Amino acid sequence: QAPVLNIVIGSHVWVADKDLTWIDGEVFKIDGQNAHVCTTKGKTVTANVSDIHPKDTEAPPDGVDDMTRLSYLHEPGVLDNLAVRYAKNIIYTYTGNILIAINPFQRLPNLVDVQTMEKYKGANLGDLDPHVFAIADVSYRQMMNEGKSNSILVSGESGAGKTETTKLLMRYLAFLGGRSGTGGRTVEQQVLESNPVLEAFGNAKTVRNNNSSRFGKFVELQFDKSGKISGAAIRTYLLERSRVCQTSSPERNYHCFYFLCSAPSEDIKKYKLGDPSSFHYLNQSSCIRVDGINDAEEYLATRNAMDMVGITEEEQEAIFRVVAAVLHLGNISFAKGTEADSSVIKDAKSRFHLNTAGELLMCDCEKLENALIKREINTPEGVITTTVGPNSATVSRDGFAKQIYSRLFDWLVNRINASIGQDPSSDKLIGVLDIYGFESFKTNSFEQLCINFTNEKLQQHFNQNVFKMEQEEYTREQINWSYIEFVDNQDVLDLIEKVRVGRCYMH
Ligand SMILES: Nc1ncnc2c1ncn2[C@@H]1O[C@H](COP(=O)(O)OP(=O)(O)OP(=O)(O)O)[C@@H](O)[C@H]1O
Repeated sequence: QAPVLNIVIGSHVWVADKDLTWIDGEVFKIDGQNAHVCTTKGKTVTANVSDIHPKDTEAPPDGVDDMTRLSYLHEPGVLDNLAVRYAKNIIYTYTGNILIAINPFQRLPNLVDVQTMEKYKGANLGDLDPHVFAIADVSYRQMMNEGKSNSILVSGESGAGKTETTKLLMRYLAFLGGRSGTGGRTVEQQVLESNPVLEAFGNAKTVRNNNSSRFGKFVELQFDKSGKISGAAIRTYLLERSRVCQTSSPERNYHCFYFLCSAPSEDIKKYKLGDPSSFHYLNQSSCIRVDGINDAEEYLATRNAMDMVGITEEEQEAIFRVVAAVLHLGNISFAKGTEADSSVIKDAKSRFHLNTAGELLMCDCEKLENALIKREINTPEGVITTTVGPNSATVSRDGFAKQIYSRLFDWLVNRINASIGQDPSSDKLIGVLDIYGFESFKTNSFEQLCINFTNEKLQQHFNQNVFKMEQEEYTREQINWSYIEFVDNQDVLDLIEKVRVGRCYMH
């Protein structure tokens, strides 16, 4: 616990600042509860003594590589330490055995090359500079020495660098447990090569990140007795389905739609595609192209990555037929029918898209039309078919598009897993969890509730392991220690987990 310090005239302190978050300065006057601070930027600020924090004037100029070594472990101290290091391109810092990684937004020289991997192999945590490889190394060594499976959790807000960090972890684990010289593609190669496929179908440009993963991912690497990777499984969670039908500027839909619209002309002809701006599911946002993403090249790269993970040419054709069908579905509009609460396909253009979607999905176009403009209701007396108005037909269309897209995504993940192969005899594994961070928008949907609840569960797991269990051990062993205050979020979990769900019947 940080010692409670007396703030006196001459104290060096941190005070809140609306632009810089925290600014440092020196107290020159105190009246009652108010401290007057002259900041290093030359401003004079007055703040309540309880809102200002002491600054360590003897902190090393390069910061400390483990936050537990800070004299004052408060927010401005932590942020300043990270900022000082970041300014010197040092992006990794420990807090005990947790690694904090800051997104460098550039490839830093020698940070992740093979020589660096060699350096971290077998080194004790803390002997070398903080690094994501050190974390992977510890989990691997522990697994080998104690026979215990391990999981590495990568969390942070959107754009923080989780996916890139996950890829580095996988690369390092592949380096430690890879099989050199085996014929064909190894498990670890296939896992790494599955990334571009998953990213094409599950990533999109968002406000915060041009390549934002819109799904959670748990990669499980299975190891044999000698510590070599013998199998792997990728599990994905909660693909953001709403994005398939709804996007707003400056975001985009899933990458694969734009990639396919930039495919070579024979594919464009085959799938009856055109410019992305001619499709409703893409043109709700004015953002069609993204700096740094060449959709035509990415289409070919995705096809290539699919070859690598063993997805056959025929399967690839079927995958892109579904992608194109989703775009055509989105262009079907409905008009009011002659009877009340009924609808018809609006015009010839919509009919063309309906027929094309039907052809691509290899289904009967009339049945597809009926599925959109009619509704079947199961009653005790049997099935009743009614017509629906244009608004309901549009909802059905979007629901159908979302459903087939998310099923396509799940199918892809299963297909990749089948191709990589599992090792049923493996009893040791390392899992890497790359999960959505906490999200809070102006309007929050059920998806955000699930994401935030998951984050609360993970926080509780962290609290359990870092605070509760440690402190219980100190008490058990009668070690003299001072209690560390932490915010226990158990109440939040109880609120959701223990709530009695009432049933609601619709009549
Ligand atoms: N270690 C790194 N080195 C270089 N660039 C990086 C690194 N980490 C992240 N970046 C850059 O930042 C971008 C965003 O990172 P990333 O996609 O990993 O974020 P994320 O936390 O997974 O975001 P989201 O939750 O939106 O998926 C990357 O596309 C890359 O340009």
